Amino acid sequence: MDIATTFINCTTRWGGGCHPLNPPLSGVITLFFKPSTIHTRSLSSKTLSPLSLAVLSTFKANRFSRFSVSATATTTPQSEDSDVCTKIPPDNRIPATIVTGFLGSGKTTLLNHILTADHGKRIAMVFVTLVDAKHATCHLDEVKPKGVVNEAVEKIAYADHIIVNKTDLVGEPEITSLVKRIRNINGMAHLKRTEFGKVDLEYVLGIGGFDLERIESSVNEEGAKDHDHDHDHNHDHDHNHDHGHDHHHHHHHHEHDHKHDHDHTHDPGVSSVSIVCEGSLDLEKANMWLGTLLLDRSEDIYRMKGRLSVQGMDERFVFQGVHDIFQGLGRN
Ligand SMILES: Nc1nc2c(ncn2[C@@H]2O[C@H](COP(=O)(O)OP(=O)(O)OP(=O)(O)O)[C@@H](O)[C@H]2O)c(=O)[nH]1
Repeated sequence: MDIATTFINCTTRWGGGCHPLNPPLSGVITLFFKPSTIHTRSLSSKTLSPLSLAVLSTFKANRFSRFSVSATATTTPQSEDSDVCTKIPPDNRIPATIVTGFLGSGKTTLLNHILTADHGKRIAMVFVTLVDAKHATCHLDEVKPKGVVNEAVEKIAYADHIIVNKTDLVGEPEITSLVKRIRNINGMAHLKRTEFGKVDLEYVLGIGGFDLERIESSVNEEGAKDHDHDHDHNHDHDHNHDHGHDHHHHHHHHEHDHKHDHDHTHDPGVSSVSIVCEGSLDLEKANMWLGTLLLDRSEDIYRMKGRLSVQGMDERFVFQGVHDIFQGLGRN
């Protein structure tokens, strides 16, 4: 089907109504793309990591910000007659699971599954790494400049639990090859394949900690394979690694018994553009522009989300996409 036609006519609903688009805005589009390949009228743009979507995606931030938090504080029960000396202090630690993943890999879909499933748990913070079975390989293949980390590789390397999602969109040979690739980066993580994030909840909730040394060496090995880039290792210093991009949610600071420094920069080839216009759009022109953009450049567009006011339409048109996969609908 012609994308230019599907743009306005598409009636697909977001899965489970999971994309609350409020507060109402009109004519807002956010794209994450390789800036060198798209020439567009951008009212504001800044360089971001492809994992930083939540910063700009105000559309869903109200309900599913990048880190969804609630608590399952576990308090150890104590008998009434326990002696003071034998009392075990209450364990007030809050179990936390972290869900990460590339743009559009299915984090929200997974969270929806967790939040709507009947598991009897009071959900804690939810976090795990999702891999988009259809698009991950091209992101893993991207060769970065020296010293620039490949975000997709890094996310896989850091994961304890990996969910290869969207397996419905590719064949078994592609999945097998992707899993092999993932295993080369991180042979220790648990791995499951899913469609629409439908994974056993025990798999994503209540997971233990991770092994930072393993992660660091996987990231470094994968980077060295591609373009012989080194990180300086100095095992007598604090381990700080600073990520050279200008937003706050992807920052690590770790300290260990033995420590090392390294600085690396996230991919400057990935940027975001927000287009905000007042008034209503001409349907035909909007169709043509977005349709042509997707036909020509979908490979470079990691993620797009938008809300449009179209002349003659009472409803607002909201849409989102991952590369060439595009969904939209009219909303009051
Ligand atoms: N075919 C298919 N589509 C999926 C699957 N999982 C998620 N999707 C779709 O992929 C799109 C992106 O899913 P989200 O859950 O919003 O992804 P996300 O990782 O939260 O995206 P960001 O907003 O970029 O962080 C949506 O249109 C989902 O319906 C899947 O297993 N198969």
